[in-house]
Amino acid sequence: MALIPVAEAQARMLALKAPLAVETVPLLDAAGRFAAGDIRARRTQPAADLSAMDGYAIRFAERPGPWTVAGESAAGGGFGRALAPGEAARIFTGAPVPEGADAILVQEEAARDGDRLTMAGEGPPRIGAHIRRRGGDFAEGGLLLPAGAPIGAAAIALAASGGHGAIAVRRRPRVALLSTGNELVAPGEPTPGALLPASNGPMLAALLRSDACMVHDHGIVRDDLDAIGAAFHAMARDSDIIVTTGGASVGDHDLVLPALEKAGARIDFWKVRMKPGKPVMIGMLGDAIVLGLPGNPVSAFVTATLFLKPLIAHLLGAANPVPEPVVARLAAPLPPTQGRAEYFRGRWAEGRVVPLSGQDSAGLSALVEAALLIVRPPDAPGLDEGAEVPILPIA
Ligand SMILES: Nc1nc2c(c(=O)[nH]1)N[C@H]1C(S)=C(S)[C@@H](COP(=O)(O)OP(=O)(O)OC[C@H]3O[C@@H](n4cnc5c(N)ncnc54)[C@H](O)[C@@H]3O)O[C@H]1N2
Ligand code: MOO
Repeated sequence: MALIPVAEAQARMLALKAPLAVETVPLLDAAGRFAAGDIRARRTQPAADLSAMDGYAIRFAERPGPWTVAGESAAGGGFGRALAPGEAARIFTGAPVPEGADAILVQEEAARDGDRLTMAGEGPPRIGAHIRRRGGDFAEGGLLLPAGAPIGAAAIALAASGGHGAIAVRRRPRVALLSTGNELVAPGEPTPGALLPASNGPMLAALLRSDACMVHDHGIVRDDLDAIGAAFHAMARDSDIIVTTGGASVGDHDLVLPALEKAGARIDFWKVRMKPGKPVMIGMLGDAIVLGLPGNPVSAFVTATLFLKPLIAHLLGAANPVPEPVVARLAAPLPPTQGRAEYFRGRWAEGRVVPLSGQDSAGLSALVEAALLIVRPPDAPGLDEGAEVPILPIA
């Protein structure tokens, strides 16, 4: 199979499966998911003209007073009638402005003696000062969040304010993780000889902590065709996404591809024009999408960032599941790239980006320093310090 470009690989992966079923959930359960349909306002906000400050509702033309304080308007209540000429209403932040009033005199600029009120400062600068107009945030029936919009903290507040106690989202994808390799032991276990702890499973599970998905780590399986096949059958029963790490390359013990084929999977592509992460493999096993990630920990991290996280967002119905790079300036030169797009791990230094000195796809001590990926196309020339580069922040 020929190496395919990253953007094409991402598009082909996302085309394999439509977003998951819609469910209506309480607001907080929607956090981290995406609106399944347009969310419209069921009410107008503010519902009335409201005071933005504690003070007095007055007629602007009557400055500097004196006024007679004729009553009060508190949040959740109201003045009860229109303001007559020469009258002021004591008012508090969030309280309805009485009809007839057109400005708020803040209490720091007011002098009050019994019911008698005068200005003791500049006063309101214009008609409408310190008044939040009815519908100034949104009006009933207006679009609050379009289908596919991310439901973050502000979106939850907006939906709540718009009268929604529950919203329609897609169900959370179920993600199964499997580490392959005879050399692997569970983290914390002894590592005699050339054995090593399987770090990819916990790394990927941690990487998905901020994604609205359910992760089941199926642990480690040996480089054995039947053992990997049995694990695939078990995972396919109750997963939307199956993620393997290791065994993706061409060695005699790289058995993920043959195991998948034996299990009846349809492989869509294998090998992407990227570094690290070239041997990434995508296919379908029954209804589940299979992502075969390389075993090298940095390659697994980068391919999970570029494929697994966007796939989860897509199944959740995200309008834009693939993160768009942003532009930053280099604080150090970058070498040219060869035939693959390169994702250099980098960090911030005084507002600019620096590639880390360690770029080995197995080097976790360097990866832990990384805050971003510097994205370089295939066959690109070297870049000088100060050049602009696209970057992707990483989790
Ligand atoms: N002849 C070729 N050899 C390799 C090629 C190639 O094109 N031709 N590609 C290289 C590239 S690029 C990568 S990336 C790796 C990917 O290899 P695999 O996906 O088959 O991974 P393994 O060989 O199983 O493991 C690689 C490396 O990672 C360690 N590993 C594996 N699983 C874990 C885990 N869960 N936690 C921590 N570390 C893990 C494993 O011990 C190996 O050291 O292939 C190149 N070879
Ligand atoms: O492409 Mo592999 O992922 O360099 O190490």
